[in-house]
Amino acid sequence: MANVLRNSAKFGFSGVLSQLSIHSRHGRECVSPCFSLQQRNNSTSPKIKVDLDSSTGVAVLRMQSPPVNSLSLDFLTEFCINLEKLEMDRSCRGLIITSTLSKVFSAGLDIMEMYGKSPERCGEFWKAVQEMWLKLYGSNMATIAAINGSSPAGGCLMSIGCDYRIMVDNPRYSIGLNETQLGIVAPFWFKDTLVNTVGNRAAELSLELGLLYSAPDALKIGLVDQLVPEDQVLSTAQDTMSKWLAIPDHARQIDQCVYIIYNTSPLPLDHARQMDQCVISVCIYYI
Ligand SMILES: CC/C=C\C/C=C\CCC/C=C/CC(=O)SCCNC(=O)CCNC(=O)[C@H](O)C(C)(C)COP(=O)(O)OP(=O)(O)OC[C@H]1O[C@@H](n2cnc3c(N)ncnc32)[C@H](O)[C@@H]1OP(=O)(O)O
Repeated sequence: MANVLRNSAKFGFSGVLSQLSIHSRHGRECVSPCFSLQQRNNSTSPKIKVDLDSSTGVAVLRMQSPPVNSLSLDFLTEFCINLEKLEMDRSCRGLIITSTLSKVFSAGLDIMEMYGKSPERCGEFWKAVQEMWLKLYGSNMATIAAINGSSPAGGCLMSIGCDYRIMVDNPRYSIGLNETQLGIVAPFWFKDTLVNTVGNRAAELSLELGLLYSAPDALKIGLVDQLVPEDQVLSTAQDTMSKWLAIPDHARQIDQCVYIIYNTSPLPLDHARQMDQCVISVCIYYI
C-alpha cells in the first residue's frame, strides 16, 4: 500500500493503474511532443468534438454521433484517443463531457456491435468498452458529466465514470443501468462503479430490476449530483469545475486513487481484464 500511495503521488491514479500492470497510461508529467498547439487545443473528429480552453485548463468533449451517441467500436476508439490526448496535455486539468444531440446524452453500447459479430470483433469491442471506463474512471483530470438527455446502460456507465454529474431537470430524461430489462447482465465493474456512486442497497435494487430513473429520481438516490434547467447545464458544469480545480491536483488525485483502490474490483489487473473480456465476448457471440 505504501508503494501504491507513493506511486499515486507521483503518477496520479492513471499512473497507479499502469503500475498495477494495465498497458500504456499517461500521467500529467508525460507531455507528448507529437501534438502541435493547434492540435491540442481543438480537435474535430466525426463523432466527437473537443474544445480546450487553455486559459481555464478545462476541455469540453461533445459527443455528436446521431441518432443517439451509441458506443460503437469506432466511437469508443475516438473517445479514448481524445481522452488520451487530453490526459497527456499538461495544460488540461478538467474535462466536461456532454452531447450535442437533443434529448440524448448516450444510448449506451451500440446494439449492432453485439449482434452477429465474430468472436474476434466481439473481443475487440469489449476491450474498447473496458478501455473507455479505465481511462475515464482513472483519469487524472477532474471530470464532470453534463447530462443533457437520456443516458441508459453504457451511457450511465460513462456518467458514473466521471467525478460529478449534473443532469438537465427534465422528468422525460432517464438514466440507469437497465441491462437486466434487456435480458443481459451488467459486468461486475459496472456494478462496482454504481455501488461507489449510490451505495450498496440502491445499487442492488437498481441492477436487479434494471431500473431507469427519471432525472428527479436519479437525484434522490444520488445517481446524479445536481439538476439544472436545460440552458444552464454547461455553465453550471463550468462553474462547478472551477471549484474542483481550486483543489490541488495531487491531493484530489491521491484521494480518488485511495477511494477507488479500496472500493473497486481489480479490472485494472491484466488477468481480470482478460477474463472479463473473454466471458463477455462469448456471451455476446451467443446472444
Ligand atoms: C449472462 C450474460 C449475458 C449476456 C452478456 C452480454 C453482454 C453484456 C453487455 C452488458 C452491457 C450492456 C450495456 C449497454 O449499454 S447495452 C445498450 C442498452 N441501451 C439501451 O437500452 C438504450 C436503447 N435506446 C433507448 O432507450 C432510446 O433510443 C433513447 C432513450 C436513447 C432515445 O430515444 P429516442 O426516442 O430519442 O430515439 P429512438 O427512436 O429510440 O432511437 C433512434 C434510433 O437510434 C437507434 N438506437 C437506439 N439505441 C441504440 C443503441 N444502444 N445502439 C444502436 N442503435 C440504437 C434506434 O434503433 C433508432 O434507430 P432507427 O430506427 O432510427 O434506425
